[in-house]
Amino acid sequence: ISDEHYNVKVFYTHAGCTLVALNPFQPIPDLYSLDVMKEYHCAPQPKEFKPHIFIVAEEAYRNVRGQLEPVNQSLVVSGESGAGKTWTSRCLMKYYATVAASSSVVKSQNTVERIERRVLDSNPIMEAFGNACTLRNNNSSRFGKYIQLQLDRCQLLVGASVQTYLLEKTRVACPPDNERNFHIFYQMMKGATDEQRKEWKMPRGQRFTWLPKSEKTLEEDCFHETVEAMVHLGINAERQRQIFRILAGILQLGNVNFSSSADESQLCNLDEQSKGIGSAELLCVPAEELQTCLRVRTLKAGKQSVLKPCPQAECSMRRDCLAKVIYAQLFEWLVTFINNSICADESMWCNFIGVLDVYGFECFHINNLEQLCINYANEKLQQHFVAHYLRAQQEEYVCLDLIEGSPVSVFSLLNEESRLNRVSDTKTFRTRLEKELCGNANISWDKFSKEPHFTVAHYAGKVNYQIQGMVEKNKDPVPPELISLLQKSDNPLLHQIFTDKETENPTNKGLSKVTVVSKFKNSLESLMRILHTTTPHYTRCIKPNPDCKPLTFQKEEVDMWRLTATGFFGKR
Ligand SMILES: Nc1ncnc2c1ncn2[C@@H]1O[C@H](COP(=O)(O)OP(=O)(O)OP(=O)(O)O)[C@@H](O)[C@H]1O
Repeated sequence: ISDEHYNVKVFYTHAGCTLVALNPFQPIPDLYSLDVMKEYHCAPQPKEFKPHIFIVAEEAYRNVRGQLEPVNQSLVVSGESGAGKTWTSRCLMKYYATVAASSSVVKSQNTVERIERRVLDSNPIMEAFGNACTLRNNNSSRFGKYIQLQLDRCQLLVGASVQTYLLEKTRVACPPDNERNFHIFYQMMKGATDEQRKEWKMPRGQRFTWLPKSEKTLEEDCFHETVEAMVHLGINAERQRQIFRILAGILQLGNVNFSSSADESQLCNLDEQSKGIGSAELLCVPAEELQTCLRVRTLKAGKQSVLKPCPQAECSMRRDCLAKVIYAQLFEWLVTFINNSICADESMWCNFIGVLDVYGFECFHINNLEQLCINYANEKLQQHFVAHYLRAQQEEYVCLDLIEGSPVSVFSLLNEESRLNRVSDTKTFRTRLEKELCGNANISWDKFSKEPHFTVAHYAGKVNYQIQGMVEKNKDPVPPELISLLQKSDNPLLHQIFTDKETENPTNKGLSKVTVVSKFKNSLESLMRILHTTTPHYTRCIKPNPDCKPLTFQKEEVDMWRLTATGFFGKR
């Protein structure tokens, strides 16, 4: 496909009940200015104006009070990676923070903050910790999010709450080739003061295995903006210090390598000069215990425990697992903190407008559990869309039934396999899937393929899912020794996030016993329950060229744009 320059000056169009947004990949002067917001907000009939995201925003806003009974609204923003979902969500939040600004103020560290400011300040923090530069987008969200903007009786914004989905935590320890780790690490590397560098064991020029492409500078690498937002949200200096020490500890952990010892019954050798001591210091855990945890497995046999040295590959896996579990829990803590800081008291608000920014449908060369979950979420939303807008008979959703149904589905079989206390055999599992699910027309197998996989016919196309590693990913096991170690940390935050986890769940399901798909299915179901009680508005973002070039529109995309502009909305 050749690149062609099209002179596109219109970036929004209506396609039936959906607003389609074309990403210009360049700031367009005056497209989102305060004056433009006010114009749409004050217009007697905003719909008569040029198509714009503010029409959707204003319509939802007016809809809340439109009927006899107020109705909550949701704005569903979809599209592939880099299409502009995060941008659009931010735009919607800014719109309400402007047109629905209340006079409520909250106290934060001796300063008085307006609530809208706080709500907007949650964005840079979540993006610093949850976004990364990928091949498809320099600022790609590696999690899904649903933000509820809370309105009082006078329809003023008085608070908000955030729910996140499926953070891609593997990136912390295994950033994909030619991509980066989460922004926050680079922000620290670039923005630290000399004193901080010393404290974080991060001298200039230091190389970290887990920080590829650190020579590249992005506009997202803005450390002081993140810190400023933290201050506004009430994360005090001491807490910040604890957070950054944890992150620095993770980076040090990435530089720890293992080599096999000659005798298998002996511990693997620690390669790195500091032998993980730097990491232990920063995570405030005893160095020796860290070294043991990474290299020794405790096997329980009745009341007795047997210690077994781990082979090299397992040591590395344990190291990665430690980093992932710390990062994921830290992210969760941050989201809870943000919620406590921006959520209004229940008595203060009566309606909400929800903004849903979910990852679009994914189909890569190799797809695994992550893509299965993402595409499952897209199937759910598609079902919601069809049911709501096309008022179609609730046609049977064979594909959803295949993925999540009962008694047998891909998820149920995955869960069953994950609960068995043994290493899953890929070929056996594939045979089991085939035997149990062969009656469903939406699943197929390529008998001649070397890699065991299954193919699902989704509404948006067929996707091959690799079976290798899927069960392990679903189990997402965390060795209990690692959790015990972290509970001993003298870093109050690290200690807290791992101690709360274990005590809050008396059935002792702990961190590892709920499978990934069960957890995701539950959170998605509660999201769908909320969506069903609201009036939805769909916005579809389009990425007009794969290289994120400003104002460059490939023929194929422009044709699609023209088609949508004339009212056709296909299945893309
Ligand atoms: N309306 C717009 N005007 C100017 N630039 C935009 C607009 N929408 C998006 N962009 C640019 O495109 C980039 C990608 O957009 P964004 O990060 O919102 O994509 P996304 O759909 O959220 O992707 P991902 O799924 O990877 O998170 C942004 O960083 C921004 O530079």
